[in-house]
Amino acid sequence: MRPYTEVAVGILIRGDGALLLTSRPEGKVYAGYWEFPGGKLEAGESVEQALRRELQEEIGITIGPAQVWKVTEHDYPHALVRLHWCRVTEWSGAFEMREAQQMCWQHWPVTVRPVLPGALPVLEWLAQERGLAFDPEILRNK
Ligand SMILES: Nc1nc2c([nH]c(=O)n2[C@@H]2O[C@H](COP(=O)(O)OP(=O)(O)OP(=O)(O)O)[C@@H](O)[C@H]2O)c(=O)[nH]1
Repeated sequence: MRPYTEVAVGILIRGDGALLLTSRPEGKVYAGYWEFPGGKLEAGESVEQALRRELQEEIGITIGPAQVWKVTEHDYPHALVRLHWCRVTEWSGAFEMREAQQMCWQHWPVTVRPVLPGALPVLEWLAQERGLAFDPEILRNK
């Protein structure tokens, strides 16, 4: 069996309900695709620790408490990933894109695209919570 790559992902939700999406940097697989910020767990790290480290390293903020909300899996050609989704509503520090990514606060409907396929189920749940109609398919392509 292919081993799972464990990934911690942050759903940062601003007071006005906007969600933070970031673009994948050049040189990574799926470069230019929009995603929620996060990254792979290192040995011995909890999901919360990995998320705190990744968000510090990649976007320059320090997050408050983060608990896992959902866990999803996605089978990419490059990896079989298990995504641990954490909702984050408290953070400090100024956003600074340290990997030359772009960031974008998104209200509904989400307008950036393409979005990483592994992030689509979570967007669907978030839309459902708000009672919004949402077709993830339109976010798959440019
Ligand atoms: N950060 C993030 N990763 C996601 C999302 N959805 C999704 O399928 N993934 C997958 O999870 C994996 C995350 O790995 P990554 O390459 O971003 O992590 P990293 O920054 O630790 O990578 P590195 O080893 O290049 O430093 C990728 O395979 C990516 O395709 C998402 O919304 N956010």
